[in-house]
Amino acid sequence: MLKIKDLKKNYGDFFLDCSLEVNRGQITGLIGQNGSGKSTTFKSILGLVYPNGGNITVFGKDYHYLTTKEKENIGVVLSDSGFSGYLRIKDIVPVLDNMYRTFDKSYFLEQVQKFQLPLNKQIKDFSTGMKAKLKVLVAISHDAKLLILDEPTAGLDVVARDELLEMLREFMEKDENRSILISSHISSDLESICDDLYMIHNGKIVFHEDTDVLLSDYGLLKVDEDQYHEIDKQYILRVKKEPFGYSCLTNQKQFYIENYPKITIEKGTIDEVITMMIRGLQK
Ligand SMILES: Nc1ncnc2c1ncn2[C@@H]1O[C@H](COP(=O)(O)OP(=O)(O)OP(=O)(O)O)[C@@H](O)[C@H]1O
Repeated sequence: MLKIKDLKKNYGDFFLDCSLEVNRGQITGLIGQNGSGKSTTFKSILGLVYPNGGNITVFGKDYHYLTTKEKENIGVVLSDSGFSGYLRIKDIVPVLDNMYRTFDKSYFLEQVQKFQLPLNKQIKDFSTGMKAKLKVLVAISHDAKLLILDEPTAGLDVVARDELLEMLREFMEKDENRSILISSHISSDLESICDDLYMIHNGKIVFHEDTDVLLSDYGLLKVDEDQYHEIDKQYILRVKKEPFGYSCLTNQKQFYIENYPKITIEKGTIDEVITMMIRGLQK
């Protein structure tokens, strides 16, 4: 569906070097802190940023060679884009109708009603949540095959985030060939909907794993000095010094549960795993 190979982009002392793939029928998440390179990656996919190197294919082609019809198959939410604040939803309906041959006006209006978005209010007077919902609604209302969503949940409260993620789940359920690339710095958002997760840090992909594997096989060993020296370290990915001894990240939790029953092994949240991948030392 989408393949990024060795994408390079330099901005002063920032160097992006990113490879990732989004497979058909899957939701892929890109997690990264502010300034890690998420938006630069998304804009490069859409031809809005000119890369210094690498290769990006969408539906098997370079974005610039996609036909208008193929481009209509992509639904986009970018953090710094949106409709003019002076427009109202009732003004943008005919625009969308003209822009996309596949625009599903009745679905769009149904969802507008469901999310209680005002038809007659200028978008500049919408709350952050209302603006975010509208952006996602536009992206999912023209039968896109691929959604590219840069931080669609930014600035939303928990309820609004859940509603938005529910919209995406429904979008995926309707057609098994659809895919989504979604970024966030809130890992719990992505954990609940993504099939696989990439972590970007300082422009580099530092981690990629299936969400199921991450949740089932990764763990944090909490060991004292003696236990640390005793354990087999072949499945330890990262180590961090702690007041009690060491935290050790493993991707083979079961191995340590079976062989070292006395050691405390915590499941580890995705945030903890990511923090260890970034800040922990390689053993
Ligand atoms: N047009 C630009 N000119 C110069 N530097 C840029 C430009 N766009 C991005 N950068 C720099 O590239 C780096 C990555 O920015 P990017 O917007 O891709 O990060 P991000 O992960 O999307 O962050 P955020 O979550 O804050 O939006 C930052 O250091 C940023 O200052």
